Amino acid sequence: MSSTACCYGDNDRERKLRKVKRAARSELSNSKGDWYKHGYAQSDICNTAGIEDHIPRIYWKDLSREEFVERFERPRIPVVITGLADDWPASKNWTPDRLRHLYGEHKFKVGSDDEGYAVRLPMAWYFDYMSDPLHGGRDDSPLYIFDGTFADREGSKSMRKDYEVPFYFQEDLFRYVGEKRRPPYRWLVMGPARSGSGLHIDPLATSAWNTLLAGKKRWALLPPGTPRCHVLPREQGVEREAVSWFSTVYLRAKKADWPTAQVVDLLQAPGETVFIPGGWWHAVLNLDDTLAVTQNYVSGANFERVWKHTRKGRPKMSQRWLGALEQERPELAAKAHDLTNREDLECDTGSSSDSSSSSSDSSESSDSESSSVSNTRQRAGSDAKTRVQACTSECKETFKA
Ligand SMILES: O=C(O)CCC(=O)C(=O)O
Ligand SMILES: [Fe+2]
Repeated sequence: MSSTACCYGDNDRERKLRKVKRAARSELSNSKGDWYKHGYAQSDICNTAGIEDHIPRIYWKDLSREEFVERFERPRIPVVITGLADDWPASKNWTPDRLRHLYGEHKFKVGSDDEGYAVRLPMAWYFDYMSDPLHGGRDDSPLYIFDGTFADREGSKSMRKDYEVPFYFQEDLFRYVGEKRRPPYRWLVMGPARSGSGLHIDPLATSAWNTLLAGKKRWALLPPGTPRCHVLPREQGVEREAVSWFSTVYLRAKKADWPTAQVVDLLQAPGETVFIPGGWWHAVLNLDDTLAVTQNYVSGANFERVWKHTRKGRPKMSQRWLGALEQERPELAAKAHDLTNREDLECDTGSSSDSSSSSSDSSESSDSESSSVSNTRQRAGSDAKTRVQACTSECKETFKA
């Protein structure tokens, strides 16, 4: 995705861009050069030689919804589905020139400031930023459009008509919460080489699909239950930015003495849809100029886990959800009541028989401390305004690089 030539010769624009960069990454703006001090742009971080991708590829016509649920969704196995976007208008129309033409003036979110407010850039400026050798072309971890309101905002909501939610993922049980109150669930994601998403688990134990329309993405996946302190150690030099994670923790995870589950590598090509089951850790590094849409969802297959996490992490919303489910999906409401009763009973008796929920609370998820899906997403995304959770006591080992 190259963009038309530009330079930030315009002083006013350059000043505004710097201000946006400072706001989105205050930790990088102490001194000149902080944005490129690691020199990742000159490194081989985006070279994928030697990376082996063993994730199965399945063409959508060869995989019914029932098969998807039984083979991948219920057992929580990641998979790549091909061909789903073949007929999307987005596959044809979302070229840099057209996007610039249609949405160039509209501002998209590129991060959050220290108060949690969205930081935005007009898409035309962002295109220029991406290819500017003194900005996106040089920054270690460039700004990343990660916009969770593109489908709601006047200037960009027509984009929603250009793609379809693939039939595997249409159940979408959070819709019963109501469009205004449900957690954010769909994002337009666009960024150059070295931008990406630091390692995270998607909020509230939701699962996700991510369809790449342009460019290549490199993914690292770690299964549910992998201890947080192994994969996100609190150490100097290990930042939450994707590029930093791949240059530090990922390399350790490939060594023989790595104490926990193996990293699963995945190289996503345009037109491919990645399915990330709830509870899986994942980090994503863009290898060149990329454009993707991603949505998180709740279905019959992950309902129980999501209910447990939502009840703890978003108690008020969970009650609203339950009320709607009682009307619309009484069988799920009954399940939710049953889970709640069982958990309450476990608390009363001090029992901890549910290993999946206890492991998810200590190592899989940060939902119980997060105020919203969007916050977790923001933490997950390019902005490094992260609160890193303390290690649990059983896992205080330290690792040497
Ligand atoms: O494409 C990406 O950067 C990954 C997005 C992702 O993991 C997320 O939205 O949770
Ligand atoms: Fe994610």
